[in-house]
Amino acid sequence: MTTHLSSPSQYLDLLSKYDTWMFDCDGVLWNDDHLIDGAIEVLKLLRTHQKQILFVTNNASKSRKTYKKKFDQLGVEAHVDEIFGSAYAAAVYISSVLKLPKDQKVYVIGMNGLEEELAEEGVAYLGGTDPADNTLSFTPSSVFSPDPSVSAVLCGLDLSLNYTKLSKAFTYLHTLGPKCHFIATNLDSTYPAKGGILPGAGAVMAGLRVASGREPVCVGKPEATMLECIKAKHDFNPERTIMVGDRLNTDILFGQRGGLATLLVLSGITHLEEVAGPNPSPIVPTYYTNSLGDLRAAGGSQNGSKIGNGFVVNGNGHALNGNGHALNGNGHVLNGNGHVLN
Ligand SMILES: O=C(O)[C@H](O)[C@H](O)COP(=O)(O)O
Ligand SMILES: [Mg+2]
Repeated sequence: MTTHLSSPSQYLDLLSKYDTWMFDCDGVLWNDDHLIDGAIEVLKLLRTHQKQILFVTNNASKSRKTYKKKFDQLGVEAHVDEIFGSAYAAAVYISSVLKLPKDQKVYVIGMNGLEEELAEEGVAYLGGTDPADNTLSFTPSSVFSPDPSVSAVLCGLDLSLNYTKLSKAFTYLHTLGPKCHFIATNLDSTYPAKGGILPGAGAVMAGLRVASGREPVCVGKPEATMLECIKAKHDFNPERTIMVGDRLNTDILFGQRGGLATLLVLSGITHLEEVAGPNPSPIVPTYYTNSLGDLRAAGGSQNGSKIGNGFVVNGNGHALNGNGHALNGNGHVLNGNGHVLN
């Protein structure tokens, strides 16, 4: 059973219940470079209340350092050690779990972010953004000599996916068989762009899965590798932690598997019918609300600003009722001195 959050007292209650807040990024904080309305205010509110904030994204196009630049450009306070991406999780998995020997290499389908995180972990790689592989001139007669030091294929979101990369990755998986590790940063079928959705990393991977007949090990949400990466760097109490996400089969499942509470926002991938329609998804979030900006009702908005569900907040951060009276966390009307009247 999920709870639809809509009243200021519910948002205040949420604020008091959780000390650690994990945020998915695409569809929760932003869509591409467009910030979700109210996201900055809500993150500020949480920091004002000394909440621990972590960002947990499956988008492997950027490294943690590059994400930090994006946060800065968008005016959102964030610190590199708060950011966990699936590119980072993949690099840690290859270096610390697989313990790939230093003389072996990874063939990459992916972008700069993936390469940067591999380099940071001391993992050697081929492919990726190498201009030699970013060509559309591949023909079946081209002779491809596999590099004998490759023993893993890593695939993530790649906006320059082409037949050359697909063929090379396939050749390693096919010719080496189980001797070649097959790793996916994440398997999201789509991601939210401004004004719609686009094919995600799972779609990029689909050709490779079909051709090789193999299933990759996924390190991103909802899998445990990502949570292990976070646990290795931060202490948190799962009972007082909430995962905020826009996708049920990654973010919400990730939170549930980790024993966390979950808050689904409807500003990205998931539609209302999937949680509240006649045939809802079997993955049920603890709570859902329209957008992260709704949490401004818990008290962080500027005087007179409107929140997603139509409430207006005064200068003290109290939500106002229809008559303009301030309400406390339990929905009781307050007088000018902050005393409960009813
Ligand atoms: O395909 C992808 O890589 C994902 O759909 C997407 O970028 C996920 O990012 P998140 O919502 O986890 O921030
Ligand atoms: Mg998302």
